[in-house]
Amino acid sequence: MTITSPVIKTPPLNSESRLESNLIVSGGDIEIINEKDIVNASEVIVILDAGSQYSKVIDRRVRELNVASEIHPCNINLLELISIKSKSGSKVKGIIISGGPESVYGENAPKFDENLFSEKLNLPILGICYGMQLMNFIFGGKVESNSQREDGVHNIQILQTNSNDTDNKVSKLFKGLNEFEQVLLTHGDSVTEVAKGFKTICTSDDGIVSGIENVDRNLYGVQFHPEVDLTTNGKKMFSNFLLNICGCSGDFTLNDREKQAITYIKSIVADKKVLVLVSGGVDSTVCAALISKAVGPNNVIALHIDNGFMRKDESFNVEKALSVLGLHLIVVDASETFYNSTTTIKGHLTGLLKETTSPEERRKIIGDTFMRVAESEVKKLGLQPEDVYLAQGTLRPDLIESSSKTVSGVADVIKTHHNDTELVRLLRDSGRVVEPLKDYHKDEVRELGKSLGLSDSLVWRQPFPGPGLAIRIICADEPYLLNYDFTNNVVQYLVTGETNELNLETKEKIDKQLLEMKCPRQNKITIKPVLLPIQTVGVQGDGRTYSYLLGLYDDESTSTDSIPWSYIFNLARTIPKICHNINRVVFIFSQNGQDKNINVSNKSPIKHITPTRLTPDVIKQLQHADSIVSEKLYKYNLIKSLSQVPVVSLPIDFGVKGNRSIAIRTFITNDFMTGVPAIPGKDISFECLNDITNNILTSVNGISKVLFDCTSKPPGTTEFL
Ligand SMILES: Nc1ncnc2c1ncn2[C@@H]1O[C@H](COP(=O)(O)OP(=O)(O)OP(=O)(O)O)[C@@H](O)[C@H]1O
Ligand SMILES: O=c1[nH]c(=O)c2[nH+]cn([C@@H]3O[C@H](COP(=O)(O)O)[C@@H](O)[C@H]3O)c2[nH]1
Ligand SMILES: NC(=O)CC[C@H](N)C(=O)O
Ligand SMILES: [Mg+2]
Repeated sequence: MTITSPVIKTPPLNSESRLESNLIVSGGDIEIINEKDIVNASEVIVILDAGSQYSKVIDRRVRELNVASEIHPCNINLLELISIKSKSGSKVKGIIISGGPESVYGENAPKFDENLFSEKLNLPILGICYGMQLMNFIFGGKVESNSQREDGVHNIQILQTNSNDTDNKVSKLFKGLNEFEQVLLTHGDSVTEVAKGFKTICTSDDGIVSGIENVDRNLYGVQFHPEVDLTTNGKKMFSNFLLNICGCSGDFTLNDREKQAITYIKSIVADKKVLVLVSGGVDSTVCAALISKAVGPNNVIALHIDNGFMRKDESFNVEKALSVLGLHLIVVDASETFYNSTTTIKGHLTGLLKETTSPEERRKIIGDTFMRVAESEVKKLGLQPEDVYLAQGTLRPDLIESSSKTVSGVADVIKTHHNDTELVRLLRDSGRVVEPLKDYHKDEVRELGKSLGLSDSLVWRQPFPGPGLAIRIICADEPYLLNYDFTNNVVQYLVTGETNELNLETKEKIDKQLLEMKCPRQNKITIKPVLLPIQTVGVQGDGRTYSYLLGLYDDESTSTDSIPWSYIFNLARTIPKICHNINRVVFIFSQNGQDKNINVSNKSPIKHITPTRLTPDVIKQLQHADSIVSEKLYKYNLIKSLSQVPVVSLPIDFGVKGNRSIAIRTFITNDFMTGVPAIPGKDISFECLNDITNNILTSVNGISKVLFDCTSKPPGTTEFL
């Protein structure tokens, strides 16, 4: 919580420029992150990876504009790289520095090559987020960790330049854009003093510098992320940078994806057998179809593992879905194996899965167990493990969020995806894992699925994570109460303007921030906050957060359509920016149904939970709630428009001993790297919401409340864990 004590971590400024900074190294290795990223094209853009969740998205955007790009570590020796490229007939036309989880003044800030900003190199550079902070810092400007974060969708205002030339009224980077543009910001550090030679080209709606340029040196920086979908005109900004600033011609074309994938599979597998892990989801079905096309169906064994955390009837539906591919499918029920499994993490044996509360530990146990079950099935077939390749439908976000070294050397682990645990990595290193979709995002895989002739109903299935309901049950033995009272008081004051517990200075600071963030307190509205004593996972400033869940409720309003949704979404955007230990905000429904006697306000503050582990009763309870939501999504025709709808079990009883609650996250996204919550009345009808809530409360035993997630990504992730 930085509301009372903003930490200014900037070291003293003792020179005009920090070109002598200890961030700079001379001659890093030419270490190629991913061989497939080496491209033969006449022009190339180099992306320096400072550990962003979105480096691979930058690469995708550049390629979509028909310009080739390569991702390299920040410390790559640039002159050597340029010389190698030029010998192969390729000219480096510009550099993009990505975002990253570190701070420019932090001990672990990634080092970069001494020539990056030198006149010797003299290339146009675009710094994104961390990249812009680095540029500003190195040229002597100030970067500070403010009390205010910006996480989520914001508006920036593009500033006019002094130029008399009507064509150059705004920065070249923003040519053809509107004065106000919607962008994604996710940062805790900010530029507080622009470096000499640079000027501000745009500011955020919170009044923070969100873009700088030094036209003479061809250096541009943006605090926001033009590469993600949530930045509406990001593509235009890239096009301005690549074509107008770097002078690229845009004549690079990608090979046909299907052909590329088949060539890749054949080159690895040759004439060996492939065991494809199929979940029935889009990715594994497309993966299985590609592998079958590449090596022939007779060489493919499809294995579906019921890990005990599937949706109701999921495994049955998978068999049906897979039958269209004409593959030999084996289905194993490994529920007991999974419940009782353990694994070793950094040399330590974990507890049994069914007794483990830590989400990361659970994820790691599950991923490793998938591999063990697969190996044992291979042996049962009388085959030698070393003669069989394992294929998985791993996508880019899985590897990025797990911080796989195949995509970045320095990204933070947001969450370990089950298909990228230690054991999976060992197998991958031994060359036995085939992942033809590892460079793609979900929307690209859907395109591929369509072109492979898969049915619409399969291509548009809602994604379901491999660890299944195991990562949708928040397990804990005790409530999480770190700094609970202070945080609860801050949110009480922030939302209602009432509390005697805070000093005047803190209150004034909150009032000021609310005004700056255009979220003035609405005194006539009866919305109240309650801090829930559990943690969920988020991604902020390219780093993992595991922080408080905040509930908002309105005990006086009983119908969904009379709830002031736009104010609630505004609060959901604003609160995590002020209270940095809250990364997710939910609305607590208060229906006329079964929960009418459970008044949230009587129970506030909530400092207890129902102790929860992955036990059969909790799994069954969630399966039931999840099946109700699935049925309603079909009924109201929302399968395509809501990208994914995690239904989550929370150990919050709201005063009824032994009860739990159910959270529903109706999430809209293309590539799952960023996204927004569905808005009631717009993206999901009030009728549907009422139907879901009433049904859960009346037919699922032991549920106190239904909660609706109002958080975008960032700061919250799609899944709660
Ligand atoms: N129950 C399962 N049995 C076998 N393999 C699985 C299972 N669950 C996941 N996998 C493997 O892990 C990969 C990643 O899972 P993920 O959920 O991301 O993809 P998917 O299930 O294929 O597609 P979707 O994202 O649409 O659910 C799958 O492609 C598949 O190879
Ligand atoms: O197969 C999977 N194994 C996993 O361990 C895993 N974790 C998250 N997901 C899915 O990834 C997408 C992005 O999720 P997050 O925003 O929560 O990170 C969403 O579609 C999530 O459902 C997983 N899929
Ligand atoms: N996304 C980013 O690059 C964030 C940069 C830095 N870690 C911050 O929080 O400000
Ligand atoms: Mg899945």
